[in-house]
Amino acid sequence: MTYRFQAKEQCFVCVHSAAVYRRSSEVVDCFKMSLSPNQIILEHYLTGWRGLIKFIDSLGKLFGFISSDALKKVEILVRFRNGDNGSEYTTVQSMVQFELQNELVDVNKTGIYPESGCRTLLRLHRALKWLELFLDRLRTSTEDSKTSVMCTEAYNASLAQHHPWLVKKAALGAFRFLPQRSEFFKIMNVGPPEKVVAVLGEAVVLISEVYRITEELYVKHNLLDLP
Ligand SMILES: CCCCCCCC/C=C\CCCCCCCC(=O)N[C@@H](COP(=O)(O)O)[C@H](O)/C=C/CCCCCCCCCCCCC
Repeated sequence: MTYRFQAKEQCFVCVHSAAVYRRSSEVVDCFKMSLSPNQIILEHYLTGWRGLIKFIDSLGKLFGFISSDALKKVEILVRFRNGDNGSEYTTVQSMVQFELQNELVDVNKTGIYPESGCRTLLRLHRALKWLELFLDRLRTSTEDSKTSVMCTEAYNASLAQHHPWLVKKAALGAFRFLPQRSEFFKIMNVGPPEKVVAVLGEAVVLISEVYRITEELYVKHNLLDLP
């Protein structure tokens, strides 16, 4: 097993035979590194998201519409970071300040900036709440708990309120095909169930902190309903 360094969005990818996958503890580390301490460093935040996307990809084609939407959003933000104003996209805080000061955000209705950084990150931010709720359910679940039920409950309590009927229908349909809890634990690739539960505990704390800081920033600038 070897570790390969990817230069663009700095990250280590674990290479095993032909398969490329990421340990979920590495994903957790990315979110940990993104906290600085009351700002969110975009580079690590986006690397964490890339890890989550790899995870969804490993669940099969049925979940492809979810991972491709998340990937599209990550790529929009990576493009900003690699663009002429890249230095303004170092943290979520600097991005918000830059885009608002330069009127680069469609605040009330979609107009000339349908893919602003603020709007794009808001979609990922909302999905982080789902992730926090889902991972917390997974952490406290028992052997016979159903991942589809945990996922549906977390979705209905968070992301669902932001999705139109058709997206909800597709998401709820896909959840029925989630692997069982034991399989899920294996895919997480961190070791025995006790270790998985520990990693999940750490993940929930970190993700809720990243969520809290972003939420406060978006509330302060009245950005929670960007179209
Ligand atoms: C510690 C490691 C364990 C990780 C295990 C979980 C890995 C999955 C992580 C995150 C997946 C969620 C990504 C969803 C992004 C959705 C963003 C969004 O809301 N997009 C909609 C709005 O965008 P705009 O149209 O306004 O541009 C878009 O309409 C949505 C399209 C696709 C459907 C999204 C369904 C979301 C379901 C969330 C649950 C994912 C379940 C994955 C299985 C574990």
